[in-house]
Amino acid sequence: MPDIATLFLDAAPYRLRPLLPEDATALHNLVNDWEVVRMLSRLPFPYPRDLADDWIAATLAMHRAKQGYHFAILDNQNRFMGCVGLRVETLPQIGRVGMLGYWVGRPYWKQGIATKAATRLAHWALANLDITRLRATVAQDNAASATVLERTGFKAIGTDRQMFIARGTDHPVTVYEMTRTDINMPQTLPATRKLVLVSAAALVDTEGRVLLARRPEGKSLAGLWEFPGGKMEPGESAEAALIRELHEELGIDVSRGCLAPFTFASHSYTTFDLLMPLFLCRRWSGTPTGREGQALAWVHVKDLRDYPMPEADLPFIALLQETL
Ligand SMILES: Nc1nc2c([nH]c(=O)n2[C@@H]2O[C@H](COP(=O)(O)OP(=O)(O)OP(=O)(O)O)[C@@H](O)[C@H]2O)c(=O)[nH]1
Ligand SMILES: [Mg+2]
Repeated sequence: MPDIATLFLDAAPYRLRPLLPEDATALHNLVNDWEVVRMLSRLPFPYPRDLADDWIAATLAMHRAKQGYHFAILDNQNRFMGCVGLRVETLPQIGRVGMLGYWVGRPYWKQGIATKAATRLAHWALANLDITRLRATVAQDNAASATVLERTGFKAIGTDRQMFIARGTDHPVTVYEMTRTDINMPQTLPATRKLVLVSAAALVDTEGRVLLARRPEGKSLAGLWEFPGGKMEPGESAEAALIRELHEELGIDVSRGCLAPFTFASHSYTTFDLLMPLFLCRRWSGTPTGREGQALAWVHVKDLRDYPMPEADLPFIALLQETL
């Protein structure tokens, strides 16, 4: 995970960067607006100038403690337009959840800025943080914000009531959630359904641990843990594809004789059918490293369920636990 102080997220044509003390004046000018504050549950109105400094200091402390990630939304001239952020909370039964929130100053409304910023933060958080899902709540008289969440990939899961400090009363809200399977990647969706052939390996070390790789941001199912491998090219055998992928993704060399067929996955995703042989491999040369920026983990088979995986991989877990 990159150091928070240098964490800039590109949300072209906008940019997200951690809040800085010098943002306080611009932040205060935009947020001290009844039309903005009345939609934010935790903010008072009027919004005192000192609170802007306190809030920015609090976000920096949350960043350092890995409890929250709050960003300024900037335009291409570094003009401050609003904020987007999340707090990590642990909920009973559900586990660690990123609670997402955002606001945009009134001069910047109706330009799709909140959607771009929320989408970028949501994709980054699901790909990089140890959370099971994102959650957000929207006042039921805030249709614009509901549209932002729906465009980002959130789904409404229920209703609740929440205290809105500026309104001095509680108010009905819609609760939304987004998981890793809700990440919209419209530009990569095929027009027609197709069969995708993928070859993957369970690399097993001398202690019987298996190597998992975390799908990086920008790929489908980003943030889920998978077995290294990739798509077979036309005319390529499963073994040849896997040897190539293990070299490209992990920088290791494997010979054909070290790939033992283990099992396969056959799974229907919404837009394609996946057929994926899984090989066991105990010998390779080189040290596996995430050459595409992906995180790696050597995992004892008894702990495999602690790592969220693509649906297609779930049947592998019990088989590996019986075998290794
Ligand atoms: N490598 C791998 N892919 C998996 C697993 N489980 C699973 O559903 N898949 C799916 O299989 C497809 C293979 O994707 P990939 O992104 O690894 O393919 P690739 O390495 O060739 O990458 P690229 O197409 O981005 O260049 C993806 O749709 C992925 O979601 C798994 O355990 N390992
Ligand atoms: Mg791959």
